[in-house]
Amino acid sequence: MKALKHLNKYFKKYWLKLFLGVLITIIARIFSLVMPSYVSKSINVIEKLTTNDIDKATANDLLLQYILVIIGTALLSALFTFLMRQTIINVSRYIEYDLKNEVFDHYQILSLDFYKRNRIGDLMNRISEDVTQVRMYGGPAIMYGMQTLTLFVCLIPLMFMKAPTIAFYTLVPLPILSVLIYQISKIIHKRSTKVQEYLSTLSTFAQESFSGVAVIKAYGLEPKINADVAQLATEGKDTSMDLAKVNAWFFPLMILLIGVSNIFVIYIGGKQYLAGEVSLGIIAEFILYVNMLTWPVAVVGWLTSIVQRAEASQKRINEFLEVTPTITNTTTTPTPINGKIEFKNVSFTYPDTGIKALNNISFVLEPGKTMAILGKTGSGKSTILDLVARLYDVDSGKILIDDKPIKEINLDSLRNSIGAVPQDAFLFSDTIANNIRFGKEDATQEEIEAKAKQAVVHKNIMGFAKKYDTILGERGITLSGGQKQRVSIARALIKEPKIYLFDDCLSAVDTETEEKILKNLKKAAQQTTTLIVSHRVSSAKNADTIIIMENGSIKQQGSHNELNSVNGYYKQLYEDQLTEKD
Ligand SMILES: Nc1ncnc2c1ncn2[C@@H]1O[C@H](COP(=O)(O)OP(=O)(O)OP(=O)(O)O)[C@@H](O)[C@H]1O
Repeated sequence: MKALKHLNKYFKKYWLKLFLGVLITIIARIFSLVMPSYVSKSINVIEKLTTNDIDKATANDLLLQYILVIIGTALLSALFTFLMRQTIINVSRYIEYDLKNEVFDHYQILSLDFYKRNRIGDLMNRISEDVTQVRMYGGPAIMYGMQTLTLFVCLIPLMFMKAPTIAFYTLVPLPILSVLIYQISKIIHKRSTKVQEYLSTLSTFAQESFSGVAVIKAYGLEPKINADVAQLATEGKDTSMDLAKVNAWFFPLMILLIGVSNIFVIYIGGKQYLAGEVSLGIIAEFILYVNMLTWPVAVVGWLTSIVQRAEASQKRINEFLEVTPTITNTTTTPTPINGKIEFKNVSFTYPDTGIKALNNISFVLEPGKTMAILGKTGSGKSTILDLVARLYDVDSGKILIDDKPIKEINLDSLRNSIGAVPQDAFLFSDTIANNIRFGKEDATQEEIEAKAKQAVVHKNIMGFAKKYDTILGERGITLSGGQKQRVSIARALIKEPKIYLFDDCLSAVDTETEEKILKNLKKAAQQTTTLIVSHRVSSAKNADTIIIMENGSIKQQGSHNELNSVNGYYKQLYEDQLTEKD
């Protein structure tokens, strides 16, 4: 129960609703207890009528009275049961809502390394499946727990008061039922976890097969994929059958034990009736009690397993909630950003892989200037951009923004001043306009179109039937690689930031379009410090400075003319790409 303590703050928040819910539960139970004794009374009246101890008219009056009481209390019990669900189950929904928001908000503040360490499926599972398990504790467990407790406290003394011997024999099988249900619930839990795991494997497999359908078709892999699915389906069928088998025991067992209790009532009650110790009505009353008690007793076993599951789930949720972001904001006061970037002997090793991506890097980039970063793949180019956005903190050396250590700069101010276009442009399943607007929430249609024109994607967009309202992604059309890159560029441009970080974002556009975009960028980015990572000299040659990266170090540094006048990587690349172009 240690992990579930986390929920206490929510119980405190909703204490009034919970208190009302508990009160209503007690009232609903008390009303439901009236019915059996009036059934008993009615049977006694009928018995007296048959033995002529009472006249017909009085019997009619009494029976009508009792029936009205039974109907009235049943209606009241139903009304309060409805209210009980409306309060307690609603509280559990509020708690579920709050907890999901808490987990999601926490996910948002966690640094990139957290997402590298954990699988997306796991993050999704904890916020959906695990929170659902915890909700069962916050709502149904409390509701059924209270219901059972009230029933036990009121009914068991009442039964012993009315007929102690029958009460004793009736109650004997019930704890056995509770233990059995607990054991079955445990097995059901284990097997349903297996089914859940299987379902998640199947959906991951299906998702990958659908996403990779082009590769599957190109390689003629359909028969293999079909065979894999068939095998997965067989495993799935077996696990589901295992679950169905144990599920099938649940109700027969309950019915068996109710039957045993009923036999006891009839046998012991019958004997006592013959001995004149109890009335016929008491036997009927006890049979009703047995039926009223069966579900709550079974619930005790079920509740135990719900609480165990909730505890396990909350523990998993807490594990993530306890993770602290590695990158934190050190100041709450906004820092104005001008755009000067300086790296002083910066070295950086990725903590998860231990790969040393940067080794003693130094450069200064004045505000409004452009620097191109070239070099072979894996040489550390993207890492430089990630460090400017402070997605990671450096191991040694210093990064200064406007001559101030990056750690002392307000993180929100820094990130708000950056317009980044990552290597693999990510667009949301939304309209093109909204994808661009992501860079500036209140952007007008005119602004969006102006930036799309600068990114040389406006014409493409106008070619779609719904133009800027075209939906992208799973629900809509798929853009080509180059179109995606240009929409992402428009998104960065609309932000009008102080620093642009372009990570190889023109790799999928032809050189002619590249040239147009670069020209537009030059105009748009006159006041903006720009870092362009590229594999093409054409993207780099107009930059104020170019650095050539090799194995995490700067191999060459200078302007196009400077680098082109000495033998080295840059000159070679320039000549190779010129020949390619020709
Ligand atoms: N998130 C990460 N976690 C661990 N290692 C990483 C991560 N990102 C990059 N690396 C490693 O760091 C090194 C530098 O990577 P980086 O992405 O900066 O290279 P790059 O020059 O941008 O390459 P490319 O031109 O292929 O994009 C590589 O060896 C890479 O494997």
